[in-house]
Amino acid sequence: MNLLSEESVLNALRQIKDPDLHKDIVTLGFIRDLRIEGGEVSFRIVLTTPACPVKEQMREAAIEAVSKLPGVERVNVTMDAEVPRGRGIGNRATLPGVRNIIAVSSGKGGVGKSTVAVNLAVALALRQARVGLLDADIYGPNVPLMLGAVQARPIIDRNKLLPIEAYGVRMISMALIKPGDEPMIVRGPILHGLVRQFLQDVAWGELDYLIVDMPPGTGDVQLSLAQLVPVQGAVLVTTPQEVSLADVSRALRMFETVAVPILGIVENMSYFIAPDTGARYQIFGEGGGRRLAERYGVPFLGEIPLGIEVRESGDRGVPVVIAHPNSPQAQAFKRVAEEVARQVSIEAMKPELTILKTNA
Ligand SMILES: Nc1ncnc2c1ncn2[C@@H]1O[C@H](COP(=O)(O)OP(=O)(O)OP(=O)(O)O)[C@@H](O)[C@H]1O
Repeated sequence: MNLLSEESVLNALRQIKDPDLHKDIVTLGFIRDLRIEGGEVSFRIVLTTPACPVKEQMREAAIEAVSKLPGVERVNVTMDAEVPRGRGIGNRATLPGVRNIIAVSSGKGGVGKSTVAVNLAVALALRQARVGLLDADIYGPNVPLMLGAVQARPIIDRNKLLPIEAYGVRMISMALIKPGDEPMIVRGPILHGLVRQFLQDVAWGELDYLIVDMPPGTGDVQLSLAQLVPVQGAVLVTTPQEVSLADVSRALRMFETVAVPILGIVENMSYFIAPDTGARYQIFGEGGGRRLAERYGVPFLGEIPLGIEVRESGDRGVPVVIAHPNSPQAQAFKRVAEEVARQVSIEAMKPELTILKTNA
């Protein structure tokens, strides 16, 4: 007699909890396509992020739990990911096909915000996520340069602008539409229209993440973005010596005012590793980003070391995660990408009740 039933397999799998979502993987709906054929049990585990750091542990735990059941001879587990759709906020129209919009922002200029946005986007695409990158830094759009796509010109198809594809990322930038060195001088209402067009008149297609490289500081573009679409969260980039706490706290407050959750703080240019000796130098001091995160009670997403490769790769149009995938900088960007994806899924899976509370 075969004692194996779907119910017993699911019960065994209920022992496994998602460490971030604090529920078991059956309740969370992660188990799909469960099949029992004789002593062979097969199923898929569908996680909420393609860059899940505990993926392997979860697979092993699942195999172990099910193998213990009487009658089980073989367990086949396929790991998969389905990024949850971020919640809509108020009456802001969602972009069809775009699951999560993530703003990459900074308190002040020059901290490496665009470098972080580009490497974050490419690192997520390397994990098979469908990623878009909107360069909304209208005054200094340098994303195309960093992606080696300055010469590209987007074409219009059925009234929509087709994004340029680079390193698996679909990208649009003001620099592609209005090339040249003259600065953009635009006032609030026109800016609002531009941001709206970048969102709605671009054929983004199906995206797990749309990363938006914001202009530095707090201004009209930030407000427009938050008013036009539900932004799943903001990533704030700082340097360790970002002395101006005021800038950072202004940025945090602004996102709070427009009901955009803070996914966390990334500290860029954290330390320098001498390529010849491997010695580590804390050029700008230590731990500033982490302290800021603690102070404001938001997640710390990681630190990116300074490295000549980062700047050179940026200038050459090949992001460091592609050009030097094993460098400490690339590894750090990949860890930050995992952490961002993790925070996005935590935000997206938060119970409705908390959402109502934040909106109240
Ligand atoms: N970790 C790093 N190591 C070395 N160079 C870096 C690092 N991060 C950024 N840079 C370099 O610093 C410069 C500024 O970076 P980036 O353009 O990304 O900053 P930003 O904050 O987006 O600037 P802006 O505010 O002007 O838009 C670039 O030349 C970039 O290559």
